[in-house]
Amino acid sequence: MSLFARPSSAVQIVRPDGTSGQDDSKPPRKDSVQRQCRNVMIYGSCKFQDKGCLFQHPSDADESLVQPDAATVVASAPLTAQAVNAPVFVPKSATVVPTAVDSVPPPDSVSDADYQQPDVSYEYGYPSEDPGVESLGMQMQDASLYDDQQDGHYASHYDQAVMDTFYSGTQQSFAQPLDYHLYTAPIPPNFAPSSTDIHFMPSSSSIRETLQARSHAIGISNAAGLGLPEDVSGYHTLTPLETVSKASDRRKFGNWFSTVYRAINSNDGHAYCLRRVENFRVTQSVAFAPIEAWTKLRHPNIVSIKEAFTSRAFGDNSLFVAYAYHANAKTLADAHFKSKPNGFNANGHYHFQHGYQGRGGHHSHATQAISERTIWSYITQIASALKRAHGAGLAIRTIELTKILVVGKNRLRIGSCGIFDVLSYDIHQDLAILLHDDFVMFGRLIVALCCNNPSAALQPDKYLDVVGRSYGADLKNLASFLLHGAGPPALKLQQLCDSISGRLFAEVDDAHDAVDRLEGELMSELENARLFRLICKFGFINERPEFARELRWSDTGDRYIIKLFRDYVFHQVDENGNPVVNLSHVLTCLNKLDAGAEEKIMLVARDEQSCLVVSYKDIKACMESAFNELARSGTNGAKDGYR
Ligand SMILES: Nc1ncnc2c1ncn2[C@@H]1O[C@H](COP(=O)(O)OP(=O)(O)OP(=O)(O)O)[C@@H](O)[C@H]1O
Repeated sequence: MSLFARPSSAVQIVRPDGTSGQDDSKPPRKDSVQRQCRNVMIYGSCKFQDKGCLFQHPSDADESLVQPDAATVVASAPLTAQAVNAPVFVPKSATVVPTAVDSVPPPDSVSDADYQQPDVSYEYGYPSEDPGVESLGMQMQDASLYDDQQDGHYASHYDQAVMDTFYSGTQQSFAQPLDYHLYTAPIPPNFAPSSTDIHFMPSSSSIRETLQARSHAIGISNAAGLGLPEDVSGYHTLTPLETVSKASDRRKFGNWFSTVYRAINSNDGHAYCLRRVENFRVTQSVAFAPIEAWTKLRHPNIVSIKEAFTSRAFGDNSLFVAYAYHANAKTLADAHFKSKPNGFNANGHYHFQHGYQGRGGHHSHATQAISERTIWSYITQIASALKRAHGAGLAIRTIELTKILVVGKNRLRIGSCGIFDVLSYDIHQDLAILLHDDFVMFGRLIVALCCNNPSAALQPDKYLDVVGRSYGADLKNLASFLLHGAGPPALKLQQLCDSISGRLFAEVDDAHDAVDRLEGELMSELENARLFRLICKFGFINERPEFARELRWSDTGDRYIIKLFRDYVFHQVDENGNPVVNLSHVLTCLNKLDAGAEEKIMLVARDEQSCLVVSYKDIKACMESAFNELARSGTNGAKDGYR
C-alpha cells in the first residue's frame, strides 16, 4: 500500500491503489496502522519508522511509484518554506493518482477523462448517496431565509464579476455531477434589470419588502379586547380586517351589516378571509348551492371561495363565507381613491392629462390619475374573470370599487363573489338579467376609474365625455357599450373580448416579463438556500465534542481538511493579524466547494507547522462523507427530521 511520497519539496499523499491486494469489499479498518504518519507528511520521513511508530509509512516501492518529477514541484514565490513542502492531499476515495500541483492542467483544459468520478469506496466505506442532504434540502425549501438587512450586506460584499468569471470558465470541466446547477441567472441581468419596476412587478427590493410585509400581516392579530369568539365553526384567531370606531361606521353588504375577518382554519392552519353577514337566517340548504358552484371556480382574477356556513358564535344567526386570504390586499377604492380630493366634475373641468395642473391647487390630484396602461390592464383582467364566471353560468355581482382587491402590483381579484346569491336565494332572479348587470357594473367601474372619482359610477353617462377626452375614444366607446349595449349576455361577452383583443398582447408581454423577473428572484433565493445548506453542514460537522478524540479528526486524519478549510473560509487574518471579513471570499469558496471545483488551495494548520494542498473537489468529498456519517448515526428523531 503506498500512502506517501518520498521526502521532497512536495510530499504527496495518495490513496491506496488496487495493487495492494486489499480487498475493497472488506469493511475498512479504523486502527491507527491505517493512518498516515504525520512525520512523513510534514518532514518526508519518520525517524521512528522502524522503532515502533504505529502509523503507516510508505515502502520504497511506493515511493518510486509516486515520486514526482522535480520539474513539477511548485515554486510559487509568495509561499513559505512550509507551503512549498505542502503535500497534495488526495482523499481516500480518489481513484486517480494526481500529479504534483503545478502539473494539473487548468480547469478549462481538463477533459472528463482526466478526472474520474470519485470512487464511492472511501476508506471507511461510505456510499455516495446522500439521503440526509436531499431531505435537508427539502426542509430548507420551506424555510424563509431572506432578511432585508442581510441582503443589503450581502450585496455590498458580493463580487458578482469574480464569481461569474470563475464559473463560466470551469463549469464544463466538472467531471462529477453537481448537486445544483445554479450558477447562472435565467436571463442575463442586463436584460431583466431587477432595480426597475415593471407592470406586474415592483423592483427587486420592493417585492422583497412586500412579501415580508405580507408574511408579517398574516402573523399579527389586533383582536385583543374585541370580545370576538374563540372559534367559529373551525376558524380561530379572528382578526377584523377593517376598523370601525363608531357604530354609525358599521359597513353594510346590501341590506345587511357585514364584517370581514382574517381567521385561521383549524384543519389546515391557513389564513382565510371570513365575511360575516349579521342576522341572516338560512332556512334551506339549497341556499348554499351557488356557493358549491363558486368553490369549483378557480381564476387568477377572482378571490377563491372555500366554503359557506352559518354560525351562532356571535350570539346571532350569522352567515359566513370563507374566501382565500390575500394578505395586505387593498380594495380598488382604497388603492386609488383613499384620502384624495374628489375627481373631475361632470363637465370635465379638471383635466387629468399627464402634466395637467388642475384649478384650485389640484395638481397632486392630476398627477395621481391612473395610467391608461393600468386601466386597460384592469379591464383585461376583469373581462377575463367575467368570461370565466359567465362561462360557468355564474353572475359575479360584485364588480365594484370596494369589492375588487388589488393583490399585487396591478393585479386584481374580484372578491365577495357568491354571497349575494345566498342572500337572495329565496328571490327568483333571471340569470340573463344578472349577467347583464355585471356588464353595467363593469361600465360604471371604468368610468369611475377613468375619472378618478368614485361617485362618477353613480352617473356614468354624465362622465363619458370626460373619459373620451382623457383616455381617448376606445375607452369611452367600451364604457358606453358596457353600459348600454343590448343583446344576449353571451354575445355581449364576445363583443367585449373582441374590443379588447388588441390590448391583450401588452398584457401577455407584461405577464411574461413578470414571470422572467420572478424566476430571477427565485434563482437568487435558491442560491441562498444552497449556500445555507452548506453552512449548515459545516455547523453539523465542525467542533463536535464527540469527535475530539477521534483519529480521523486529528491533524493526521482525513477529516482534518474540513477543519482547515473552515479556517480558510472564515478565519483568515491579514498580515497584521486582523480578521478578514470578506463575504465575497466566503461566497466564492462555498460556491467552488459546492461545485466540487478542481481548483487547488493551500490549507495551513493553525500552528503553521503543516499545510495541505487540496482541491475543492477533495474537500467536497470529505465533507459529504463526514456529513453522511453524521446523518446515518443520528438518532431516529434526527433522521425523521431529514425527511
Ligand atoms: N379575500 C381577502 N383577502 C384579504 N383582505 C381582504 C379580502 N377581502 C376583503 N379584504 C379586505 O377587507 C377589508 C374590508 O373589506 P370590504 O369588502 O368590507 O371593503 P370595504 O372597503 O370596507 O367595503 P364597504 O365600504 O362596502 O364595506 C378591505 O380592506 C379589504 O382589503
